[in-house]
Amino acid sequence: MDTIFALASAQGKAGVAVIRLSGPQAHEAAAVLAGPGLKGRGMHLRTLRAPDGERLDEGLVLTFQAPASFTGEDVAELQIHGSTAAVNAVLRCLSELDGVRMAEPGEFTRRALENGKMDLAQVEGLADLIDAETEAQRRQAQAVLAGELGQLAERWRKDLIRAASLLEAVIDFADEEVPTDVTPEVRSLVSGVMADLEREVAGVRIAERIRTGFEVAIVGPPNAGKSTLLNALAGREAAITSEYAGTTRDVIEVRMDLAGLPVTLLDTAGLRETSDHVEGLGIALARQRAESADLRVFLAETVDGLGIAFQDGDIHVLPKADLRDEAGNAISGQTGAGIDRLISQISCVLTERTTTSGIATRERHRQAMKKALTALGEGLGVLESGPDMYDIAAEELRTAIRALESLVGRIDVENLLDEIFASFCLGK
Ligand SMILES: Nc1nc2c(ncn2[C@@H]2O[C@H](COP(=O)(O)OP(=O)(O)OP(=O)(O)O)[C@@H](O)[C@H]2O)c(=O)[nH]1
Ligand SMILES: [K+]
Ligand SMILES: [Mg+2]
Repeated sequence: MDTIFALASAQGKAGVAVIRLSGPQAHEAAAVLAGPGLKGRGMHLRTLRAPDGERLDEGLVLTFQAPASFTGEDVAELQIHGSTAAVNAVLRCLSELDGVRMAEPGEFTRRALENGKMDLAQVEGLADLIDAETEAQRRQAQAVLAGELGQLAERWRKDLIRAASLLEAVIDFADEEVPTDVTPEVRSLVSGVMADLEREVAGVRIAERIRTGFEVAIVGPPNAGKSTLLNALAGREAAITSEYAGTTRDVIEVRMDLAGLPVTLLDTAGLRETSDHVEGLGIALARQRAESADLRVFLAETVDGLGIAFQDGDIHVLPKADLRDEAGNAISGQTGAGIDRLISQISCVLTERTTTSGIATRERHRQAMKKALTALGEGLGVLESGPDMYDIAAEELRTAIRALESLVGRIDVENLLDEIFASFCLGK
């Protein structure tokens, strides 16, 4: 097994940079630079020197001993000054050592997975945590990283194994008198798991939104002040505004943290009948993106007649509050009137939806759970046909168990690993 190293902190100037080494020679390699006496677990303030004796930097050397480390291997971390030149000098010295090489993206985490320090879902949670920009994303990633999906899957697995073994017991005693009818217990175990799975499957869509962001489209007639509103919400001039009706044509996207939720705001073309070909294309695109968004903010006198359905949870506000006698439900991107109220309305609607999210967060999870659900449904079905069919029912349960095992990477995951680790940055 190679010993690998990489800069674990971000590139560029910083107070401190962390270079991580993992593998059988991690302590030895660190000692080449930092001097001997780094055995076991500990922290040492050392001067780091090149093999020719030249001083590279001073820093802290942390050592962890297998298996008590992030990767499960011997690990050393060099905390040095966050200087590009100092970091490069240390990396260069390490790369010249025999049996030591630069890590590939995600390779530290991959070793942690291989050494049983994390399950596959936790690896996904870690990737999500590193990408997390908002509170909702952080909380969701932490739940997965803490192993909650693995614990849930383990509970389901136990219940299904018990159900399958009840059936198998009956099969084994096929020629004898079976003391009790096992079907009530099997049915209750399987239905319990199915109810959990159905809830989790339904929650994945929202969990994915928390991961990738909710889309909120601003729609209305031309010159309602949609682009001005977008700019006010974004806090910058993201879209062109002008007194000419039909200014916006492409969909303008602005990503923002809206009260802790990741939101992509869409500014769209003003909706009206037009003979201008290009404006017409913009309007068609506006309708299409608005329909598929999670939420629409109608900035218009009325929500009718715009050619976009007003859906459950959508928000209607009146344009140009400053030009009205009665501000009421009106808003103004220009004066800022009503903006805070709009933000809290949007976040209320979206936050309410996040309560249905479960612990599973990805399409991969959804597919595995769907597969298990289908098999369990089949299993329950054939159970009704009596003991002759118990072996088929048990086989369906085993199919479901295997599908659930893939959630945490017990089986069938080799082909997934490259895909998952490709999204990792170097040094993770
Ligand atoms: N008085 C007043 N004028 C506004 C307000 N918001 C925008 N305007 C003006 O209204 C005109 C249109 O604003 P835009 O933000 O370009 O409107 P839009 O809805 O994006 O227009 P299109 O992209 O053409 O559909 C501009 O001259 C703005 O300065 C407002 O709240 N009050
Ligand atoms: K305009
Ligand atoms: Mg506009």
